[in-house]
Amino acid sequence: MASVASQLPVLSLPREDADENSHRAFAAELCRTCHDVGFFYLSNHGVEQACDNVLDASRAFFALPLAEKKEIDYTRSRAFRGYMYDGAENTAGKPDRREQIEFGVECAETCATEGPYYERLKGPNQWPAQVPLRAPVEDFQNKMATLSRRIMTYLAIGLDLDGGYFDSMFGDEPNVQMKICRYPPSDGSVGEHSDTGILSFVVQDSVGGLQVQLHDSGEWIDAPPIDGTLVVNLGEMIQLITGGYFLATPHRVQNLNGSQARYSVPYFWNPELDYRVEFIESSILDSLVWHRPRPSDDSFRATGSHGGANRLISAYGENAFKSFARSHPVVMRRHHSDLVMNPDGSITSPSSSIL
Ligand SMILES: O=C(O)CCC(=O)C(=O)O
Ligand SMILES: [Fe+2]
Repeated sequence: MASVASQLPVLSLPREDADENSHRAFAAELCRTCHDVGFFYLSNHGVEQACDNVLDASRAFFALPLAEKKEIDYTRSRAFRGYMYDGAENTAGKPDRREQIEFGVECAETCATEGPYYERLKGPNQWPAQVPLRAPVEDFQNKMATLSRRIMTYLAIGLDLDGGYFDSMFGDEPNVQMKICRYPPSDGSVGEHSDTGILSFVVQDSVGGLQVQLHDSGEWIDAPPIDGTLVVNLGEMIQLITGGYFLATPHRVQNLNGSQARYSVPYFWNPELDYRVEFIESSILDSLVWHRPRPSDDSFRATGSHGGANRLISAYGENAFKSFARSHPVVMRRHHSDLVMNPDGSITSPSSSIL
């Protein structure tokens, strides 16, 4: 695949047996990039083969007739899992033009029966019977979890924190989300948004269409495919934790290619559902080099998506549920009609139990 030059930085992951200086240099470059842009490419990440395998498997799934894909229709799942046809989802009220399967942590239908409403995000995945998708997806997820933990260690070191600083928020059950997507030719799209968790990785094919909004100018730039890389960006929780030092950068997709569909695999590395943001000590934040004015409290608690007023919720489970609830009104009506969605997307639950 031909690679087009990108305005976004390409960071090369050091080998695990690299010397101490290489690890520290990578950690510093990573943190600087997360502060300045919040978006970059990662090369030499070691997951290349698993990325290709899951892209191939997803092409095979999307090639199935619509009726067969709808055998795993997402509206059957209260946990927002399964196949979403083109136009099923919306961002900021406008239909997205992609089809996808949404996956989460595998769990029995009955695995969450009490606790706050956001525990309803736990549940079983829906797997197609026609194509072997589960093995490549689970292999990819295992490798991505290991990679995600490594990146978190580098972020901690680059912030001058203990390497294990972030470990506890992921606990035994990080709320990993993932999807496989197909954007149709000419007008495939997903609207401007920021991601809700900590780290997002995107495997993209050679078609292109991912766009990123620069923080300072507000300008939209392309993130064209670069062979062998993952695109990485940061989620809303890490922007909150770092008091706005790291950016949860808004992004969107527009597939303007008139003849080719675009396939991508976004993977989201998130905390445990019951995680609540713990801010990094202000003395640490004071000691960091800020290349832009330090944001006010109000500004780092929101991102520019949803008309510039996307308020971030410090309780991760609530922040994650908000995003699903806004995008999937059909699931809300069918499975969560007891929950009340407020104008800013947050949820009021009449009962303290999920049942
Ligand atoms: O498909 C892509 O390239 C990115 C999709 C995305 O940003 C998302 O699903 O959150
Ligand atoms: Fe995203």
